[in-house]
Amino acid sequence: MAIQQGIIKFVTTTDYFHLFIFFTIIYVLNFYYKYFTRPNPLPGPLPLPIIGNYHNLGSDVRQFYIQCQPKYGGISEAMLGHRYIVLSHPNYIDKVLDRKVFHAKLPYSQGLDEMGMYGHGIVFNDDYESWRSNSKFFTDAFLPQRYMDNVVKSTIKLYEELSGYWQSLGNQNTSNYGNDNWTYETDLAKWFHRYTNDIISIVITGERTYSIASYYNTQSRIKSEYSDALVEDGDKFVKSIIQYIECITFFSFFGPFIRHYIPMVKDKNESYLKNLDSEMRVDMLTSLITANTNAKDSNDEALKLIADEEIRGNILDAFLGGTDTTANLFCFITYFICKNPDVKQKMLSEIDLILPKTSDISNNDLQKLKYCEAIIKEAYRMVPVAPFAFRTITEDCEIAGYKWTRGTNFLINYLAIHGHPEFWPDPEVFNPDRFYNKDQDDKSLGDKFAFMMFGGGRRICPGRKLAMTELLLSMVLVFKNYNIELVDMNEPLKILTLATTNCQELKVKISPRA
Ligand code: HEM
Repeated sequence: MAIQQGIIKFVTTTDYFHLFIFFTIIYVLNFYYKYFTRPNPLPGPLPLPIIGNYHNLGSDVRQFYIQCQPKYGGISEAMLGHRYIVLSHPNYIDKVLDRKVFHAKLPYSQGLDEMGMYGHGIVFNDDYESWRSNSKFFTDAFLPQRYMDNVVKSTIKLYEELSGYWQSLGNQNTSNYGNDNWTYETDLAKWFHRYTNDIISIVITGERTYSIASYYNTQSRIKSEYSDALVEDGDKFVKSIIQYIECITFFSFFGPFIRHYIPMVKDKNESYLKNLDSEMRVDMLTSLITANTNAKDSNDEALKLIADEEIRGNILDAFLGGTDTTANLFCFITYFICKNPDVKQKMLSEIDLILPKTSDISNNDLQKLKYCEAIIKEAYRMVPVAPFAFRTITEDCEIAGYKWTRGTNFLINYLAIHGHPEFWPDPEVFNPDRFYNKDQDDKSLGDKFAFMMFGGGRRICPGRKLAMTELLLSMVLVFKNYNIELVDMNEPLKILTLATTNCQELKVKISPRA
């Protein structure tokens, strides 16, 4: 003890500084030694110690990934907490999306564990047995045909409510008072996030979040017919879901060292944790779970076997997977329709032909709207709401001519794949005809992996049928009844790409269609 204290006495501040420099040099040399001797070196930006390639993502993550293909080719790499092999060519993704193999989504993430998301539900659950039992919850709820008829009925009811709010707000605008030809200027993204949230809630729990009504109350002098107690939390809940997604990106990609010690990141980390403890944990999710658990108590054996923690994980996954994606895509569809009057005309003609009246719409009718479907796909190709997917392979594989050992991390770069000029002539042009009356095997559609709206393999989106039904039905109801125009035709889309691509605002003018 005395010897140790003696040594500490003799060590000066300069010595500590030299020691710090010494260990930093060792760390940097070791970092670059490992980097330059890595297996299968690929092109990609040079990583920096500690921060890897995060600085290359800059403020525009979307541009970074779009540029990966022209700059580095179909297979490249980036250091984002871990080494990721970036696949930007359709021919390289079949093995990572192989239906026969259950690949993990991400390497273990302490951040997601801190958030309480790792290993629960299905999105961040890489334990096969637990994922399989939880994914049954989704396949049972969202895939059978009979549920789709229920989705159609619920969506029509919610649309009618939404439409009533628009009319009320249009009429409250003094210049339109009492006039049927009202015009209402609003942010469509706000309405659609609330609308899809209410739909998901009613489909999975049978209960409503009343988030459309809640948003209406924030915009209107007249209040909705629902009691304050019912609508109070709806808008807050949608905001918290949007923030949750931001939070997931942050916690899954920044390692504990960066989150806890790098000044700017540390502040963000603390503010997210504070929000997770307060506003994000609104009682809404808990009451939906309670209602859902009680409803299933009596006779659903499969659900009885799922622990409450897993039910919470599944319901949260459904909200996270189904609120933002569908709402954002509807905004992108609206944007492209407004920018392309010929497409709008062709769409309206199809809707008027197949569904002359909007009463008694069935899911079968919706499936006949092939041009509307082509618009959805083309809008998604232009702006993929899920811009990339991740896989950590659970067995050795050969991909793009290289041998990879299990545990290697891959990033499927849909942003580059959906705009790959080899597969998509004039990729920057919005042209729904690319998808119109073409079946999946049509050669002109390029490789089957060149367009992946709902991902693929075992972890394909379980909400795909629900999403397509919601989108087709919303297109019919909104565009058949309303003229929607962009407030500023020259303004580019306001988007932010994190884990998903979010429509931050879409200012439109809404007026009844004569
Ligand atoms: C237009 C709407 C939608 C799009 C574009 C979309 C897209 C996707 C994609 C690409 C994946 C695969 C991600 C991967 O490979 O890792 C996925 C997974 C998932 N989606 Fe969707 N989705 C949509 C709507 C929905 C809806 C409505 C739900 C509601 C239940 C949902 C729930 C999920 C879940 C839970 C997963 C995780 C599956 C797993 O990891 O096993 N999605 N989605």
